[in-house]
Amino acid sequence: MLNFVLFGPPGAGKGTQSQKLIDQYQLIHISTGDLFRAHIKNQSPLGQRVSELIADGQLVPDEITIAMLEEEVDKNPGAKGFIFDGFPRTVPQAAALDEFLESKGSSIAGVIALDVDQEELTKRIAQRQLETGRVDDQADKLQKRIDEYFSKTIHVLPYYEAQNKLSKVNGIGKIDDIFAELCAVVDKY
Ligand SMILES: Nc1ncnc2c1ncn2[C@@H]1O[C@H](COP(=O)(O)OP(=O)(O)O)[C@@H](O)[C@H]1O
Repeated sequence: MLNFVLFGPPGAGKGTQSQKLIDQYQLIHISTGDLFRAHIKNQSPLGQRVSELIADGQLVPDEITIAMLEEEVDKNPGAKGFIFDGFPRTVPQAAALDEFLESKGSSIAGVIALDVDQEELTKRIAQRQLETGRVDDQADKLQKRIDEYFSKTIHVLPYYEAQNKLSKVNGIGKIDDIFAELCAVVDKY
């Protein structure tokens, strides 16, 4: 399996680029944010447990997130590989993912971090809030998500850097130009 993590702060463009990558490389896209939103929409027991946390801009506890992610991977036994988007967001999640993939004789091939500065992120998310009305895109909730990113998620980068798996790509510019840069990284594997 060829597995990649697409990494970046809220609004970095992970969803947009994941979609293009799975079309190009026939990989399965797993976005923990999308999975949580589907659970909330369907009012599943998991959705009911996490909806307040998510609306408030906080991270969902690792235990819940990891179990959901593993279940999703197991639903795709014949997959050529996965693009993980929005996961791992903490170092324990990254360690759990390594262990889980190893138990399947697989691993993370590479981690691509989309680099976007805070000013641009805030602008993009304000626009997205207008278009989708996502409650966690409202200014105060967004600030909490950005704080969660810089207090917890950012530490995932040195975790993968130590494994020599990290590549950084500039996430500002035309969508297709960013995509071309991502492909150049993926093609090395
Ligand atoms: N790996 C994760 N660990 C904990 N919480 C998560 C994770 N992935 C998603 N969430 C929850 O879902 C919310 C939305 O996720 P996502 O759509 O990926 O956001 P973003 O647009 O900020 O990248 C997060 O703010 C968080 O509450």
